[in-house]
Amino acid sequence: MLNVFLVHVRWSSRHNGLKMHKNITRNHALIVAALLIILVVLYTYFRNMSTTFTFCKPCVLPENYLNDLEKEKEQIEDKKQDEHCQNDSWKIGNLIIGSGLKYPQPSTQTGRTDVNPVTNWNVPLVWEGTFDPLVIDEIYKKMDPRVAVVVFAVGKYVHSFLKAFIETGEKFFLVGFKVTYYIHTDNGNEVPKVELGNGRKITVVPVPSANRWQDVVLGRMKWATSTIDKRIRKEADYLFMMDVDSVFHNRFGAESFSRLSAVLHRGYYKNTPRDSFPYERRAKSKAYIPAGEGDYYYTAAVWGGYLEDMYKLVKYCYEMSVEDAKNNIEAVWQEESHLNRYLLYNKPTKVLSPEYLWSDYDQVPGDIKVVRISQLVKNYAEVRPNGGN
Ligand SMILES: CC(=O)N[C@H]1[C@@H](OP(=O)(O)OP(=O)(O)OC[C@H]2O[C@@H](n3ccc(=O)[nH]c3=O)[C@H](O)[C@@H]2O)O[C@H](CO)[C@H](O)[C@@H]1O
Ligand SMILES: [Mn+2]
Repeated sequence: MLNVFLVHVRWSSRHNGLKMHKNITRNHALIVAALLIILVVLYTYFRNMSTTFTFCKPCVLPENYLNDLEKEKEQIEDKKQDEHCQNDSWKIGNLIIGSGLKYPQPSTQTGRTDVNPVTNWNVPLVWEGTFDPLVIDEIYKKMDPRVAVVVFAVGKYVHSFLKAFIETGEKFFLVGFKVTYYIHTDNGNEVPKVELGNGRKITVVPVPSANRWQDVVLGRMKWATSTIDKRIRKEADYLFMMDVDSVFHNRFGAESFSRLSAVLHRGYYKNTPRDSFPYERRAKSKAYIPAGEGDYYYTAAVWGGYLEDMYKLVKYCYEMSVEDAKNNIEAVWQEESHLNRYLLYNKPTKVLSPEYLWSDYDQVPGDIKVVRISQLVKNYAEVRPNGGN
């Protein structure tokens, strides 16, 4: 290398017409070469240092040191959370559709104008006519989520409602999707044999009987929390909680999917001022909502979302009801009251119109173009262990 260097110096000196070679002794050249080698070694060493020890960044900006550390901690937490979600759950993600599907061109000018199809936090409020079933199905079937439906049929509700619920569900509920009905019952022997579509099944989960219907209704939160923990988490990506005293009449499809979807209660969706919603109004209860607050009144008879988001909410309703019990209070509409409080301060990512739960008790008004599920008329005294409505 030294020789090459000397040759180079001589060559360039000659080339420039200078007689430098006379002034450059062999010793000078040696010193220059040694210096060069030291420089190269130092350069390589420091370059390695700066890539390996990235946490040295705050040393450069000491005033941001703590902030950066906090941020780094947050990023690690976020990453953990993401990994957790990726491992456990299906997510809506990209809305991919194949080429070749024929459907009417969507319009920016026409659509439902008699109802509001969007909330004031800018998520969809779903009505018939605000989506194209063909398009929605095409998108979501590709994702192929595993859907869990948690229903309770305790006491007389097994015999009175279960068969029609499942039979009509098979005709109209997420047809073509993977669905498992987790039937929580105190009478597994009476669970009807119903012919199920491909990829659909029934899982019976035993629960104890109860003397008060209030205990069944609220108990749903406790038992559902436990079933999700024990098995549903491993078996499903998406979860619906549903009342069993109802029948499907029309398509209930993938347009209902979102991180957290809630249904407007048919009784209060149109002209009810928020202060007349049947929210829990006693400050002693965890479900308390003060006057002057509220968006909508949601039913607890149909709600759904990503498994982990639903788990959090079901567990919340359970824990809040336990807190209330400790304080000798039961929320006015049991878990529905806790659900409404949660959804006021943690807005749902989709709101479903009362098409998604109507009732045979009520006439169908003009703005409800399709009744997808309807709650049956029931003789409360007959079907409930302690009567009452
Ligand atoms: C349409 C609507 O807003 N429904 C709500 C309303 O229900 P409902 O008045 O419709 O109450 P419900 O009698 O249907 O009870 C709710 C559900 O609990 C189960 N069950 C109940 C009693 C029983 O003996 N066995 C049994 O299995 C069954 O799945 C039933 O569908 O008020 C309840 C709380 O008070 C819940 O918030 C319901 O979601
Ligand atoms: Mn009901």
